[in-house]
This record gives sequence, structure tokens and C-alpha cells, in this order.
Amino acid sequence: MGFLHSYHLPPAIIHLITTSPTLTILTTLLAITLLTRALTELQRRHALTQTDLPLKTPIRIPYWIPFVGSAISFARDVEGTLAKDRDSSGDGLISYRLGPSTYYVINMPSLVRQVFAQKAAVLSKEKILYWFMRVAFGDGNAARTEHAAFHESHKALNLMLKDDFVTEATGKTARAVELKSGSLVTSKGSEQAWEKAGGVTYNEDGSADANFYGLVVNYVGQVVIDMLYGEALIKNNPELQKDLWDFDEGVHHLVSSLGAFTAAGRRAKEARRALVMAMDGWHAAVAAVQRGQDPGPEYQDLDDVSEVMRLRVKTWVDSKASTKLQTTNDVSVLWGVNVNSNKNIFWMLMQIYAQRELLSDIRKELAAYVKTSSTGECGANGLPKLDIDVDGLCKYCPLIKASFYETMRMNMSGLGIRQVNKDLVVTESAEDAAMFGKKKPQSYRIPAGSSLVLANGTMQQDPRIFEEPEKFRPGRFIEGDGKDEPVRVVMKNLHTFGGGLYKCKGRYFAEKEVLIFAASILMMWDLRPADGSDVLEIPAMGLAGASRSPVADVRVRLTRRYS
Ligand code: HEM
Repeated sequence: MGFLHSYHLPPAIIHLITTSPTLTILTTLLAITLLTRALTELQRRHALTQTDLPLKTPIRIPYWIPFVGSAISFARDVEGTLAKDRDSSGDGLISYRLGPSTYYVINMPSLVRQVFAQKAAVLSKEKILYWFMRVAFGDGNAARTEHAAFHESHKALNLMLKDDFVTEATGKTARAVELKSGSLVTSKGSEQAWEKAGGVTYNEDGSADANFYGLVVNYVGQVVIDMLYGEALIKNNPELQKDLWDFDEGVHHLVSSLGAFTAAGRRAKEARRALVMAMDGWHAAVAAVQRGQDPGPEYQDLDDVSEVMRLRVKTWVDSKASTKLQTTNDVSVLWGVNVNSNKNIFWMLMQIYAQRELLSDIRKELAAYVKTSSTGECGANGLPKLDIDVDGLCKYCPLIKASFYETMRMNMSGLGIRQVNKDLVVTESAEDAAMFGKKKPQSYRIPAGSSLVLANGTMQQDPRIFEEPEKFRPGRFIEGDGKDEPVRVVMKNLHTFGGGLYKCKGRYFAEKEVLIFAASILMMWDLRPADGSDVLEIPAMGLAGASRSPVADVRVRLTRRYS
């Protein structure tokens, strides 16, 4: 303690410090906290004055604790924090300190477009993907260490963007839905797997009650998983979808490292283990067939596996990928294929059934393209069959398509994260600057080594970008009056499929898929609350992060429109 004496501190303070080290530590921490807050506030005020500079220092959101930065506010409420700080800055870009890194958050459409236009040498997602594969899918860093094999299999997914895949996948899905939509709910004794998952009970008048979220996501999952992986995958793993949705419920916990401490996290880990085993067995069987060997008794019939999934298996084998890499990646694709489409179909149906006028208008536009079989042919279980004209549905039914976009705008969140590999300057457009009430557009330099975040969910709820964002208004995506200008449905500033190099590879199929499922259910079924009340309440949404689940499922009564 000799050094303290040489600075001639008052004897009382020296006494306190030497007799109470705990108090000293606490006081020092308090001083550091106050100083950090004061310094970061000064930085913010300095940046706020730069309203006339063409190149502005991004506003750094002040924080209290060094090395922690704004992490606590983010853990509490990501979207609330982003929206509050965006509004107090008035800028299209703000920055945060989170742990050892600096994050630049984009809140303006013109800046988003510039991000999507960058090459991988400038902005990439590699490290984020490696991190996500490790924490969410437990790949033990396989994607990082076997990056060549990882990238080859990732490239094989490009096939999903090709016309051949979209036509095959859409056609198969439509044909399956034509037969199965009448069996969304059946009757006691002939329950389908999705009815069990949806807790369906049957009423004397022929209607049935169901947990609608569970029913819809499992029904869509069954059709699409069968279409991509072949029917044998679910047949041999009847719990596959239960595991998939258990994993989905807890994936937030895995990502936030709470996984080991919460029941949802532990359930998600257990489900992930089962999914890995299922994908291992399926892969081994498909690979055996490709080598000309017997796939074993469980997988005798693999003729219905889609081309894209066959190619993925071949790519894994050719690149000598480890089982860990193959299985964890195959689980991630299985999840990605289902998590967004299936949930959006649920939310979209809830919104449309809840608004009678919208429901009636949508049924009118669908009538020519989605109808009961003209030949009187029956579907599964002798129940009515539909004829779906996919081309007509996707081209000439603007209201249902716009309802899909509006559903994604309201339901999806998620942050698009990129690592910055080279310094980058982005510039606000004059239009966006005016929309944010700025005197003039400004540019920002984002330094290499930092991370860039697209605040999609926050932008989708920004009233300057989407007027009255809390209202479900599909019309906001429809352009043209059909007289002077043709009617077009345009996503405008909505980027729920991501963008640039990493844009969703399933997007062409997904758009058609969602319309096929939603249209067929809307035409085949009436829906109201199971308690007999008149108003269908939209359930509250769960945690942010890609597509959300409802906080609690909603019990509905389904009545067949055709028999
Ligand atoms: C409403 C439905 C869907 C939405 C909103 C959606 C959205 C997304 C988003 C936001 C990404 C990440 C993009 C980025 O990082 O910038 C993504 C990636 C991907 N999606 Fe989708 N998706 C949907 C359905 C599907 C379907 C049905 C499939 C497959 C059949 C699919 C296959 C993929 C694949 C393979 C990737 C990885 C792309 C890559 O890393 O290069 N998606 N999707």
C-alpha cells in the first residue's frame, strides 16, 4: 500500500481503503461505470452535432459497463432496444458495443440495399454461420474445420433456385395438397399424424376442434418433408416432427447459452440428438443406394427422394464429410425448410379467418383457381379433393399473395448479421433521409473487423417505412389499379427472404408453397373459435428470432365446406 501514501491521500480515505478492501473495489467499480457512461454519452453528443457533415461518425449508443456494453439491454429486449435507440438517434445507422465487438445496426431501406449489393470479400456470413452451427446444431466446429466440404454441400442447395426444382417441388406439393386438404381433420378412428399433434377432438355435428398451430405446422411439415426426403424418413422416425418443433421451441435457449439451465433448452438438445440420428440413418440409406448397395430393410423404397436431396447426399460422400458435419447440417436444412413457411401459413390463416371481409374477398379471387374436383374424384379417405391451378393462383390472386407478404412483415423478425471484411462506406438516399426528417443524406464508414446488423424486425414495424405497422393491411403491397396499370404485388422494402449472396434459396418454392397450403385450407374449411364465440383472437407472438411461434396455441373449430 506504500504507493497510496506517496500521493498524499487524506488519512481517512487511506484508513478506509486499507481496512475495507470490498468497499474499495465497489467504489472503484462504481467510478469506472460512471466514467464509462459519461465518456460514451460525450461521444454520442459529439456525433449528434454532425448534422451537416457528409461523412458522419455513427452514433454509439452509450453504455455503463466496459466490455459488456449494451449486451444487457439486448438480452432484455432486442427489438425494443433497437427501436428506442434508432428513434433517439434519428439516423439510418447506429452502433453498439457488445462484449469485445462493435456492431453497426442498419435501420434504413437504402442502406439495406447497399449491404445486399456487397461481395463476400467485403461482407460475409461465414463466421456467423460457423458460430450458429456450433451453438444451435452442436456441430462441434465441424463446419469450421471441414469448411471445404461444408461449402460444397451448401452450394448443392443452389439447385433449389433452378426452374426444374421449383416446378417439380411445386407440382408434387400441389398434387399432395389436392388429395390431403380435405383430411386436415378427419374423424375418430382415422386420425392422421398431424391431427394427433394438433390435439384434434371430433364433435357430433361433423366439426372438429384443434390446436391450430400444432395442426398446421405438422400438416405442412408432413407434406413437404415427404416431398423432399421421401416418405420413408417420417415413416421410420414417427417422432421426427415432434423433435423438430421441440428443437424449434428451445433453439433460442441454445443460442443464448441458457440451454443447459432451462427445460426448453434441455428438451431442444434431446430433440436435436434424435434428429441427428434420424438424418444419419436416412443419409446412410440414400448413400447405400447411390453406391449400388442394399439400403437395409427400413429404407427399401427411396424412389421418391427429391433430386436436390440426392445431390446433397452425393456431395457429402464425394467430399468425405464427417458424420458430425453431415448430420448437423442436414438437421439445419430440415429445420430451415419448415420453420418459416409452416409458421407463416399458420399466422396468415389466423389473420385472414379473423377478418371476414378479407376472407370473402380472398375466396372470390381464388374461386377460379382452387376448387373442388371437377370430375368428382375423391381425395384421401374418400373425402373431397381439390383441383389447384398453381399458375393461376400465383399470378392472378393478388390479395392472398399480398396477405403472405403482410404476414411475414408482421410475424418475422430476426437480425441479418454480416462480418465486415473490408472497410465499407454506405450512404443514405435523399428520399430516406427526408423520410427520417434529416436535413441531408449522410454517409458512414464501417470499419473492417466489426459486424453489421440488418434490423429487419424493427424496420418492418417502423411507421415511416410501413404506415400503421400494427395493422394487417395486405393492400400496402399491391400496386396498379388493374385499369391503367396492371395489378402487381411487390415486396418493396420487405426483405424477409434476406438478400444478396445469402438470400433464401427456397424462396421461389416457398412463395408458391405458402399460397398452395393457405388457399386450399381457406377454400376447404371454415374456422371459428372452439368456444363458440364470434371473434377469432390472434394469439400473442413468442420470442423474436426468424419466424415466431404463438405464446400459447389457439383452440379452433373447423367445419368442412364441401362434403
Ligand atoms: C416463408 C418462407 C421462408 C422464408 C421467409 C425464408 C427466409 C429465409 C432467410 C431469411 C434466410 C437467410 C437469408 C440470409 O441470411 O440473408 C433463408 C435461408 C435459406 N432458406 Fe429460406 N425461407 C423460407 C422458406 C424456405 C423453404 C421452403 C426452403 C426450402 C425448401 C428454404 C431454404 C433455405 C435455404 C437452403 C437457405 C440457406 C441459404 C444460404 O445460406 O445460402 N427456405 N431463408
